[in-house]
Amino acid sequence: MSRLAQWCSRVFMVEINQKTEPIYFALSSTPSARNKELEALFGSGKLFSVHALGDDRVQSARSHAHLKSALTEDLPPGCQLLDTASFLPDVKNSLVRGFFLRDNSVLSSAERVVTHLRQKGSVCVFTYTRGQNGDYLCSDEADEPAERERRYYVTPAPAPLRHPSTLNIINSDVFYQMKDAYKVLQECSDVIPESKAVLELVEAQQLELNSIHDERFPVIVIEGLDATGKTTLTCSLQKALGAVLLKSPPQCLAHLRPRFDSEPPLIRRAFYALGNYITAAQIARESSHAPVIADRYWHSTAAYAIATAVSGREENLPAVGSEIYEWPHDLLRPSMVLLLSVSPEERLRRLSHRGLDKTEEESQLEINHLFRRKVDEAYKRIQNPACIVVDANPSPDHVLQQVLGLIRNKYNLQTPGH
Ligand SMILES: Nc1ncnc2c1ncn2[C@@H]1O[C@H](COP(=O)(O)OP(=O)(O)O)[C@@H](O)[C@H]1O
Ligand SMILES: Nc1ccn([C@H]2C[C@H](O)[C@@H](COP(=O)(O)OP(=O)(O)O)O2)c(=O)n1
Repeated sequence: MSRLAQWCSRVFMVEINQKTEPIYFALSSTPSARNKELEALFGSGKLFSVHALGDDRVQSARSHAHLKSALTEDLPPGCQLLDTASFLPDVKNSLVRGFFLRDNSVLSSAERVVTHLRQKGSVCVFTYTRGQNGDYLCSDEADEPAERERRYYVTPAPAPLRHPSTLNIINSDVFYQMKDAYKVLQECSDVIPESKAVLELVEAQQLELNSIHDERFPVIVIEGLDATGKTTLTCSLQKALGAVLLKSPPQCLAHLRPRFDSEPPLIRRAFYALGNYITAAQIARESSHAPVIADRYWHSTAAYAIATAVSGREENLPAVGSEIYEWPHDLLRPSMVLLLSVSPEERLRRLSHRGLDKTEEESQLEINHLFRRKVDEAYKRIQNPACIVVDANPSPDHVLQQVLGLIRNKYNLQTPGH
């Protein structure tokens, strides 16, 4: 079967604008009626779809990221790059990400870029043209000569029940047991030698964890978007409660973080997932003699990962109660998770006052209201334990008193010196 024929079983999703509904279509051997949405997608110029190919999941994820930067850099004026995904409707793990390249340039410049990519190999390119009857036809110019003659029609497809970008989250973006995240870093240890250091740290903590008894003091996690006041509050809580302050990712991974932040989601999220297991071992150790305050933990890992993976609007997130929001069964559960919530205006005011360098993701947060809404909503949907939302707009002392009230209510903890 030709490569193109294989893609005929799949549905394509293209998002022209993340705020609007995506366009869904399939490839078929029979023509279809004219369709306004498809006309809007195809326009009058030439169109190409490009997918990276890879032998395994690490290579595929990295090839996709490289393809994106190559296309973004080489794209001539008049051309437009659109994110696309092909999938089998409602079938888990069937999503393949790629791009559409719309060429409305006078010189058909995208063709040169695409030809160059084809020559380099490791990409799958299809060409879309307008037929005489106004149909859109798809062909694979790199296929066997006999197959090259074969054309498929582009036909509209219905929207699936589950948004396609939720299909691959489990074990690609969010990991529900340590061994799954561990395996990802094992698989990339040849291309990212730093992975070995992470795996060794996890191993060392796990060995130690076996000799630690059940926790006795409360473990309180403080969550929230950047600049919601986590650092300020966790330091105050540490003093007020005589607590031990921990972070996820833990300090021992801080020097490796920039390396993994530059990798595609599969690898980056596996790194953060493992960071939580190292922090968990530290929590288990410290909570035997004092209350523990943790600045970020699994809620952050899952909420950012889900919000990045799910494209478009908040409505595309997996529904409340989905297995995606479940806590990993092998990760130490905190006693309480508090989510600091501030208005978008107050958060921006704090960010601008701080004037520090922001991570790329945080800069994106600033301009990407949609993304921030998704992170916030994903935080709130995570279960067992769910988070308690705290209004963090008031002054630092007011927020501290509010949180101390919540903690004391539950645990009857004394403030040192009281
Ligand atoms: N309750 C608050 N009211 C006003 N400003 C605050 C408050 N809490 C923190 N800030 C200020 O906002 C900025 C971000 O706070 P920070 O604690 O570093 O947030 P995070 O750790 O969540 O990124 C800092 O400049 C801090 O001084
Ligand atoms: N436990 C954690 C902590 C952070 N992350 C990820 C989620 C986001 O991509 C970034 C946010 O971290 P960032 O450095 O911006 O946060 P702080 O400013 O340190 O509060 O890290 C995670 O996945 N798991």
